[in-house]
Amino acid sequence: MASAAAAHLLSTSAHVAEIKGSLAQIDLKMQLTMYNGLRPLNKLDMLHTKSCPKVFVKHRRTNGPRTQNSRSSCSPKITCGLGMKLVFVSAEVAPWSKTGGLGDANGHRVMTVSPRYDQYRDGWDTSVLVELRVGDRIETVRFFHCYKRGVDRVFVDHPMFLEKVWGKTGSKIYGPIAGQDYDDNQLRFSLLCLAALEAPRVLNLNNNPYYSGPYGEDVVFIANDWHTALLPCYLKSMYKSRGMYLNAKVAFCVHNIAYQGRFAFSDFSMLNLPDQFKGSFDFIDGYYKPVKGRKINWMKAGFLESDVVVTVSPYYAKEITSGPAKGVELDNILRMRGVKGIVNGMDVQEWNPATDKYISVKYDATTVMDAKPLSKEALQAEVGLPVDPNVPLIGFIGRLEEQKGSDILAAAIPQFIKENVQIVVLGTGKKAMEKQIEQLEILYPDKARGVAKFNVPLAHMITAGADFMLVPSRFEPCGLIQLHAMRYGTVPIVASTGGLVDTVKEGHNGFQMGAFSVECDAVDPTDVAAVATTIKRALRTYGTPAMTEMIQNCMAQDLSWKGPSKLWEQVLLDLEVSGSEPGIDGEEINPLAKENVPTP
Ligand SMILES: Nc1ncnc2c1ncn2[C@@H]1O[C@H](COP(=O)(O)OP(=O)(O)O[C@H]2O[C@H](CO)[C@@H](O)[C@H](O)[C@H]2O)[C@@H](O)[C@H]1O
Ligand SMILES: OC[C@H]1O[C@H](O[C@H]2[C@H](O)[C@@H](O)[C@@H](O[C@H]3[C@H](O)[C@@H](O)[C@@H](O)O[C@@H]3CO)O[C@@H]2CO)[C@H](O)[C@@H](O)[C@@H]1O
Repeated sequence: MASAAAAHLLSTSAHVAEIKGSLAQIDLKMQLTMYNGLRPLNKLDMLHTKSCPKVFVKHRRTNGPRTQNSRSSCSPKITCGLGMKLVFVSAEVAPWSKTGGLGDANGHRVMTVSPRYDQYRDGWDTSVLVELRVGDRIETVRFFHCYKRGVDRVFVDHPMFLEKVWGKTGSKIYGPIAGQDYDDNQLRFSLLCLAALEAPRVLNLNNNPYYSGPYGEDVVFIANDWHTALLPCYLKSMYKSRGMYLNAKVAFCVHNIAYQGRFAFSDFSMLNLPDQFKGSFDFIDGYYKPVKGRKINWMKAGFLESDVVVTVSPYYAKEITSGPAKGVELDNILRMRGVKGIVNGMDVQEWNPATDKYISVKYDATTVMDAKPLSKEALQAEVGLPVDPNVPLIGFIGRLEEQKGSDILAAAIPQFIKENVQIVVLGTGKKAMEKQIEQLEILYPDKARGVAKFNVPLAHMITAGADFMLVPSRFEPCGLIQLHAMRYGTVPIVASTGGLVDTVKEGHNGFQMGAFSVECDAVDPTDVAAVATTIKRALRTYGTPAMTEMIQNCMAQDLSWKGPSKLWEQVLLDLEVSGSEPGIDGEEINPLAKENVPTP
């Protein structure tokens, strides 16, 4: 996330692991000093006042290979001017893929910064601590790090992240339950932004033989969603105003305009920003949560204070500038500001039918027609449906919120379930919607299953075993489900919105159902009918040459980050941060990028 070629927002739960040795050093003596974990102080640091971050390092008792810094201090160091220095900041970051695409393919130096929600097995303690003023308190964060697939992954350690989430990244990042936020989310994400601004300056990362030392100040930050909207503000108010980061720029990437970070206007004072920023946050809101009327709107400030705004598909860019309904009342700001749409790539390593560890029959485009029925049987057996490879099977995977239209699907099922068809629904989210999908088995024992769990192996089995993947979203900024499905030769049936329009072409690689109402309080009967009729239309192609051709068309596409990362590269180069150069297309700038560098 970077999503976004970008620090793409997803759960990091796959990386949750047991406590590692790095925590054992907690009682060691703290010293306000510089050693190989940090570069020497320069004049600009002296400009730091007490409101600026303080940086220090915890020394260790042993000289063993406890940190990547200590290990890499003897490796060859060639500081390389090629490419840009990119820092993706987000509340969530998927395993490697998003920045991986940009970093691996184009030879830029790439870091992601995200919270440390669990004791990640592969995240090593850098021993670098920074003191940051958050609200009216001084908080100390500690940086953890690992280097994977050519990307420096930095994790910000603080109790506001770890002690709240404890690895439950599928459900507890933003609040104790879906739909309920933590009271201190503004402080949590303020802390993330402040820490992210320090990371390129203070972390001496030497895992890549082509780059050494801190990233420095000539960087481009890619801020993702409302959680990172304070970053461009702090960059200006705390750094540029003191002669630091003078060349640095910020690209703001919106993954979902439905979540904007709207809070009481009086909360502006806890953000520690000068009054001149108030106008950028000022927002009149008819909605009552948390209070009706004048509010601060983090995303609005992110749009206004960044150097460029990007979103995750061209069609979504059009939608969110079209009017208040799809632009969720920020359409006017975006029209004024401009927004570029670049469709997301997908993680083609994690989602590869030829190597997928969660499916027993591996396949590719040449073997899909033989493998599909076997994968379907395995899926049917797994969820307890009658095992019959000749029954067309429809899958659904997604968060159970109005956005994803699982309620529209539930209403449509009676209208098509009498066909020769089975359906498997996987998702977590709102409790009422979880109950709704769990009812499916009772209502249609031989036809439908609903699994209300966050279950990665089952997500892979559905993607491989289903014939069709249904994506009935009211809105969908990009959508990954349909990309994953197509890579597995599973034909998508999608609502005509956002990235689903850009990536699924009717009759070629899927089926379009038309645009649905974005009114989330009700299920529109027209949309229900569209789901049922399009599913029946899709079922009629099952087993025909037209279907075989669609499967082949799906699998023939390059859905990786390769194409999108070139588009991202151009947007970021246009910011003209000094020293930025294009990467070398097609060349392996970083040979280590292919393999994960083992942690010591
Ligand atoms: N119960 C479950 N068990 C296991 N895995 C599950 C799961 N529920 C979901 N997943 C997985 O989570 C991912 C969700 O992808 P989406 O495109 O639906 O993203 P989401 O809407 O959450 O994010 C937002 O950001 C992304 C990235 O920019 C945009 O594509 C999207 O439109 C926007 O709404 C998929 O990899 C899926 O397999
Ligand atoms: O990957 C899914 C989405 O994850 C993020 O959205 C989260 C959002 O940023 C949080 O603020 C929170 O949203 C809650 C909202 O604040 C609250 O008022 C209420 O409406 O419930 C919302 C849902 O709980 O959680 C969201 C995740 O569920 C990310 O910002 C999006 O881009 C992703 O689409």
